[in-house]
Amino acid sequence: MYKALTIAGSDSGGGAGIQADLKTFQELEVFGMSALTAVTAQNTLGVHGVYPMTVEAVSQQIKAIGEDMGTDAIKTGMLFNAEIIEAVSELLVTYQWKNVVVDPVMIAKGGASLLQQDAISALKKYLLPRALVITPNIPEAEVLTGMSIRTVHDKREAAMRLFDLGVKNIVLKGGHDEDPSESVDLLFDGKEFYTFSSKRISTKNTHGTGCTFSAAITAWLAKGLSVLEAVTKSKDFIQAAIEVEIKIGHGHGPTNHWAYRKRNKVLIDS
Ligand SMILES: Nc1ncnc2c1ncn2[C@@H]1O[C@H](COP(=O)(O)OP(=O)(O)OP(=O)(O)O)[C@@H](O)[C@H]1O
Ligand SMILES: Cc1ncc(CO)c(N)n1
Repeated sequence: MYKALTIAGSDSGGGAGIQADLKTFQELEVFGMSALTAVTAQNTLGVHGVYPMTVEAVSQQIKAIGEDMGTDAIKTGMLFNAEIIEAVSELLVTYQWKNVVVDPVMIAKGGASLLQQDAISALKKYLLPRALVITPNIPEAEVLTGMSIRTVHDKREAAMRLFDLGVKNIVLKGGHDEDPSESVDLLFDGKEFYTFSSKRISTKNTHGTGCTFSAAITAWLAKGLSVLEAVTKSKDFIQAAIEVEIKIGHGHGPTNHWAYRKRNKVLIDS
């Protein structure tokens, strides 16, 4: 039995956040657990409200899991403020959790802020040095590195700067790239660069792509795969989830979390 914990915000619309993470864990036959950092009132059209949990509530949820069930891998998503980031970082040390995937969620697709501005430095100082993998999109990597990212050379430079902050593996996602034909993600492990390219799908239903992709990486790490293997499989998972479209809501709809399983019935067990 493999277990994974997500520490993230709730998306009432079910496409991103905790909901996307738990659905992805379930699809990959990993037992999913959660610690909520905030509740968002959200649908495919946007974020209508953000209601953060107290730092005590977040810590108590994580401790409840740490003291009883344990976990094989963890992912963090929306953390909202510096206090929560510091508490989560300390608990990662307390329980010596090593398979830590940090998705540095900052802004929802419609522009709503999911991380307070003054929490960026806490993220860099406390959480990133404890991450096995970080999965920023291009705007998030720009904020974390203070550089603008346009070219392949920029992407490599940004990944190296993030490595210097103590992150062991950087997955720089290409969803926000200008390239109309491909969506290219870059992995840097401190030595080598690996490129993961897929056909860019023309769709507006990309709500929660980042959450789903990093949750899949977390699930496969929980099952004992290497970072390279986990990222390779997760790229296929997210490609299927975007490609096999489901149409829900009037705006940016969710991805299809069961598409990969239906397509690859036998491939889930690594
Ligand atoms: N239109 C697309 N076609 C194919 N792959 C895509 C597309 N959009 C995003 N992806 C892939 O989805 C994954 C997530 O990338 P993206 O940059 O969109 O994350 P994100 O901005 O954090 O997502 P979100 O904020 O919606 O959760 C990456 O593997 C990326 O290559
Ligand atoms: C709760 C939550 N976490 C993450 C994202 C980013 O997609 C979102 N829109 N909502």
